[in-house]
Amino acid sequence: MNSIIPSKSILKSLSYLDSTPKLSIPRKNHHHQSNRSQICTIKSIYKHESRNFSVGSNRADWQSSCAILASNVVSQQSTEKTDGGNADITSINGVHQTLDLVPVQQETNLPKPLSITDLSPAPMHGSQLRVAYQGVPGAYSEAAAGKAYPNCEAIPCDQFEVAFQAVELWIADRAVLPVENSLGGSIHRNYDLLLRHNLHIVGEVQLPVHHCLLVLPGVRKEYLNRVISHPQALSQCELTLTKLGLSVAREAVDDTAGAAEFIATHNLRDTAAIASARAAELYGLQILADGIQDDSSNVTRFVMLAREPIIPRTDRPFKTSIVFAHDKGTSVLFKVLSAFAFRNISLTKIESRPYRNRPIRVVGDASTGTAKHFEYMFYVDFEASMADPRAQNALAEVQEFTSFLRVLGSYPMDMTPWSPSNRDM
Ligand SMILES: O=C(O)C(=O)Cc1ccccc1
Repeated sequence: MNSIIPSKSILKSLSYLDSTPKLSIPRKNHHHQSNRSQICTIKSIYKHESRNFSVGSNRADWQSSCAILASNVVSQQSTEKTDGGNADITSINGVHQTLDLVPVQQETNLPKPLSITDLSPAPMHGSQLRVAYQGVPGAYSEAAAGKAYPNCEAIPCDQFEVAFQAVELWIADRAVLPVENSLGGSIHRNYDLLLRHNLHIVGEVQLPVHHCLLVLPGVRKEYLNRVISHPQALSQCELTLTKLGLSVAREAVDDTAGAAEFIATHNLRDTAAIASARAAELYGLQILADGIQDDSSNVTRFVMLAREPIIPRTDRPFKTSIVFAHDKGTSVLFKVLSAFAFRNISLTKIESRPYRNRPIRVVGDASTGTAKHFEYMFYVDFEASMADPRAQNALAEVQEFTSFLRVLGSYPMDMTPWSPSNRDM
């Protein structure tokens, strides 16, 4: 095996292992407890009693080790205006159609999504884990939060950017982020968000997604002249919609459950939403067609994000996610991939993302920063824990070939067996 001596920074990253209490995410529960009491509004968050969030110095060590491991890059900045990482309200059938989601408040006790103005630093909270997600109750991200953390308080946010900031400002403990789908592939904008923020991936869940076509009670297929949903949901159901004779306009909105809520709030009898059965229940809609995804094995992968990384372990399967870029050299990608191949480390994902116009601040040994433009960012997930010397050696080698390297997280793999008949949502 072509192994190299771990660098100082990697040795430092090992030092926390013996001295730090083991942290891990709670065991996953297949039966998502999706009752409303799990969800709290921002008001109720503020009511919680305070809690002492002390962070051990050894954990801080691990964090700084990760930073050192991430080559000489300590931070990255984007000069372009951040757009919140939200899905665009785009055209689906070639026609640009912006759906104006007027925030009409329903007579309901469902929590209102957080918005950017709600984000002032919060007092400490009670013991329940608070998980921020983008969307409104009934969204698949809420279900993913419930699967990862069965007794959590799921906190709806109106944008992904808000979910990230909720964690950064201690309003929430975790954020949940969909990153890829078995039909639609990677959700690129969310990968960009991972890079713009400094949160750590601490877990993943794979959620079988079961889409329903929802309408107001009494509405028939013939009345419909548009279908609205999250762009991923629209593309996952495209063939089935056509087979159902629904060659009507498609319009993209921020989240599936938000589409259902919009129909209910505006009493739209000519519009259907693609969303979960739970969204139908919450917003008083009727399920016109069930299981309308084009492929029955439709699974979305979500990652859980936290302010601190978890302690990687080797007693169960772990995955590690990294992002890197290079500005010189030949065959860099080949060399990086061989660092894993030589050590028999399987890759579960490799993704390139154009990054030409977005400088990253690269800081040298003297902490002097220079803004660098990279053509591409490469995202790689591999099946090994950062506590595994093979992964440490592989990354030390990757560091040699790259000018930017960041460990996004090392976390337990979601090993949940699932089948098309599993109906989580
Ligand atoms: O809009 C939602 O409900 C989400 O959580 C995003 C999403 C959309 C479609 C499939 C999986 C996740």
